[in-house]
Amino acid sequence: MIESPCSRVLVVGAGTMGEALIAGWLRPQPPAPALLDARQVAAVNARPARSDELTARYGIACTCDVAQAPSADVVVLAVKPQKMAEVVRQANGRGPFAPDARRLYVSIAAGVSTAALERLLPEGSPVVRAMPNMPLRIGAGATALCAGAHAGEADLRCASRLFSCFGLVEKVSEQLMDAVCAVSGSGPAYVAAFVEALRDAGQACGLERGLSERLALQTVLGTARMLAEGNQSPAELRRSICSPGGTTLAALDAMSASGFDSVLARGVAAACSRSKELGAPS
Ligand SMILES: NC(=O)C1=CN([C@@H]2O[C@H](COP(=O)(O)OP(=O)(O)OC[C@H]3O[C@@H](n4cnc5c(N)ncnc54)[C@H](OP(=O)(O)O)[C@@H]3O)[C@@H](O)[C@H]2O)C=CC1
Ligand SMILES: O=C(O)[C@@H]1CCC=N1
Repeated sequence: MIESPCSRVLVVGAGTMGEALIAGWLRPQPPAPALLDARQVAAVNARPARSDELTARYGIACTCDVAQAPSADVVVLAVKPQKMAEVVRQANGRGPFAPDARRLYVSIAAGVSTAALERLLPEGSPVVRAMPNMPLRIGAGATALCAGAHAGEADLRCASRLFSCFGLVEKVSEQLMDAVCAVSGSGPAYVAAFVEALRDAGQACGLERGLSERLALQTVLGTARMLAEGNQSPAELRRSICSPGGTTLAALDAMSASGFDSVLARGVAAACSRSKELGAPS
């Protein structure tokens, strides 16, 4: 079990990501036990039906009334960025937002800065901003963390423990968080879109759709594993596949002429700008 002071965690907004976090903390990780047990985790949601669903699935306490939420040492803010201010203001200084105790606030919301959160939360609250990604659902996530003005090393360590069970954790300076969001936060969707496009391109060349998707998916999986587990850089691996005058060079030349790299760069830049917009004061 996680050591004090990260012993009771409340997730405010247990949607797709909030639930993925809860499921991961409660899942035993052989040979290690689960990080937390069900008595140490609670959630606040908007809809009673969602709260009932989470209680039935994980045995955790759930409520739609933030003032009734069990007390917690760590409050994970997992609502949409556009909802963050409204949710905290509506609580009106009650429950996890009462100025009666020191709590660590960990926000996973895209764009919302630690300074903006500090203005919403009880004065002097320690805040850690995190940007995880969807593959944390299978323990293959990537999370970046940065600390707010009142968060110390122990707070960062606590947040780091909460995300380490899901894969890679990197500490970065806050000015990089929008770029992190654009690369690894949104990145799983780009990779899924790449698999779809490779499948469709294979189909256009005559492959049956299901076969094309299986081949495309295994190609992404195998390549990612080789890069992660081996000692070749992406450029070295790419060069090792390109026979002079062969098929791969023909493909990469055609892709480059069509702006493959710049298309990706424009997409990542758009995500980075959107993250900054989401964090802009409303
Ligand atoms: N999806 C992703 O891959 C990633 C998302 N993020 C960030 O995670 C956050 C959540 O995203 P995601 O899980 O996809 O979104 P979801 O819409 O799935 O989850 C948002 C949750 O907020 C809850 N909520 C809404 N209003 C309130 C309220 N007043 N009080 C309490 N809870 C409320 C909703 O409850 P109900 O279900 O009852 O309506 C819902 O469960 C966002 O800030 C996003 O930027 C970060 C990294 C990756
Ligand atoms: O699309 C979004 O805004 C969120 C943040 C990163 C992934 N999903």
